[in-house]
Parts: sequence; structure tokens; C-alpha cells
Amino acid sequence: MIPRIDLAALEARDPDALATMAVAAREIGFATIYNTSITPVRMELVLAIYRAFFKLPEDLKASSNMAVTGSNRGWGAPGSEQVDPQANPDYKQVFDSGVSLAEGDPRLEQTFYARNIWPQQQAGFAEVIRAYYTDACAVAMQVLGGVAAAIDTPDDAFDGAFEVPMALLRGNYYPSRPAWAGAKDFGIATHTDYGCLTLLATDGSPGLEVRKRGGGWIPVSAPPGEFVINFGEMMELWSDGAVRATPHRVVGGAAERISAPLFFNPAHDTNVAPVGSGEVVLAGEHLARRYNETYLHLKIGS
Ligand SMILES: O=C(O)CCC(=O)C(=O)O
Ligand SMILES: [Fe+2]
Repeated sequence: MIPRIDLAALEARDPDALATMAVAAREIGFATIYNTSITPVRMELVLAIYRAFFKLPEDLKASSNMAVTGSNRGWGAPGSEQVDPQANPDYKQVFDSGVSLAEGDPRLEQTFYARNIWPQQQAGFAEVIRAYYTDACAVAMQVLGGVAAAIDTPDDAFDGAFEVPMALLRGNYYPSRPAWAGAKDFGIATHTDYGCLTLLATDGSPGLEVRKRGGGWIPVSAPPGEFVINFGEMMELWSDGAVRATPHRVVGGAAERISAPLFFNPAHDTNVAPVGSGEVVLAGEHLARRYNETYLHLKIGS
């Protein structure tokens, strides 16, 4: 079973909510959350704006293709990412955006803080997505505070690390599973997320599956207005294995599907090596390695 957590109760440090979060973090790596500041209507609007973008003709989407700009901002075409080296590149399409820094900020030259690329064809796209990014980051921060409290780490343990997060907001579009798809083809192949916390909104269609520790898969879904959360590799490292990063995938079925994960990652220079280990692993270095391994346009030698 995937735990379901009332975020307002977690915020109030309700003992039951904390105990449920502790199980989610230490054992399962996944939960769903509800009762957040983001309403279902708001979430439907965000998902609808992504859906409208993905329905544009390919040549219009290509004007924001990230393979052309070389940053991880804008449209990622089908086959642009291979999250599992044993599988074929994913058949999903994506649209990536990040923090909007002021012009002149030197961090704009770094991949993770690169300038956003907005589709010009859709009125309101940038405004809606930028506002959602800000509010989703605030929800992610609330969740992390709750996680810290649940696993007996000081509540403010993560505060300083997320002031200018390398957060990535993505729209995922899974068309119906292509007729040509074989055993090595997935909407998104089996992977763990790279960062700390993923706050995932979906249109409510099934598709996401979480790997069980003993083998097999558990389907997870959440309607707009509720979220799936899961922990990533950096959190597992940082907590020295106390928090789990659990593999998951989307095989894809007849119905198309839209999802919107916020990959919530700390600032570039955050040391995410196990606390007290004396080692140094910069968050930005971990992320760079994982992007280079999985985005086809960033792969060394490709
Ligand atoms: O679409 C989903 O439900 C999951 C997507 C996912 O795992 C990812 O984008 O990392
Ligand atoms: Fe994922």
C-alpha cells in the first residue's frame, strides 16, 4: 500500500501524519498527499496548458527543442531521454522549465539555472507555468519540513539548501502506447529520480507503477489536486540510506496521459554526501552526471 498523507496535518506535526510519512520515507519511497494549497481547478489548468502545447504540430514544438539549445529547457522530443540503459529511449515527450532568474544573474550560464525557453504559440503558457513552479516549490518545501520532522532530523535541516533550488518542472506527455512498442519500449523506463523530492501531479489516468521490494509493481495514481511524492537519489545519499529512492516506470496503455513532476533539488553547491561522513558530493555534480547519462543530446560522444 502507498501511504496517503494530509499535508495540513503534517504541517501541524500531527503524530499520525508524521508516523505515516516516516513509513513513506524509510520504507516505501512513495506516498500520495492531499490538502495542499494547490486546488484541483488550478491543477487542471496547468495540465491543460501542457496538453495544448503537446498537441501543437511537431514543427512548432521543434522551435523550443532542447536538443537545439543544448540546455535542459524547452521541448524534449520522443526518444530524447533514455533513463534505463537496458531499455530503449522513452517514447514520452517532455517540456522542461526551471527557476526564472533575473537577467544578469551569473548563474544563468550554468545548465541547471539556464534561461527558460517558452513556446511562443500559446498565450499565457509562461505565466501559468512560472506561477505554478513557485507554488509547487513551496509545497515541496512543506513536504520536506514534514519529512525532516518524521525522520527525526531538525525541521529546518533543509531550509538553506533550497533558497535557489535547481528545481525542474516538467510536463510529461504519454501518447497511447505505439503499435510498434516492444518489451524494451516504455513511456518512461524503470528509473529512480535523481534529486531529493519529486512532487508529481497527474491527470488521474493510471500508468505509474512503483517497484515492490520483493518484486512486482504497485500502480499509483492521484487525481488533479492530489500529488504523488517520491524521494530521489540525492535524498537517499544525503540521509545515508534512511530515506529510500524507489524505482518506478510508466509502460503506457491505450489512453494518453499527462503528468507534471516537480523535481525538487537543492542549490548547486549543497553537499549531499551523508551528513557527518566527511565526504563531499555537490548536488550540481550529481545532477550533471545523471543528466549526461540520460538526455541523449547531452550524452558524451553522441
Ligand atoms: O508520469 C509519471 O507518472 C511518472 C513520471 C516520472 O517518473 C518522471 O518523470 O520521473
Ligand atoms: Fe520518475
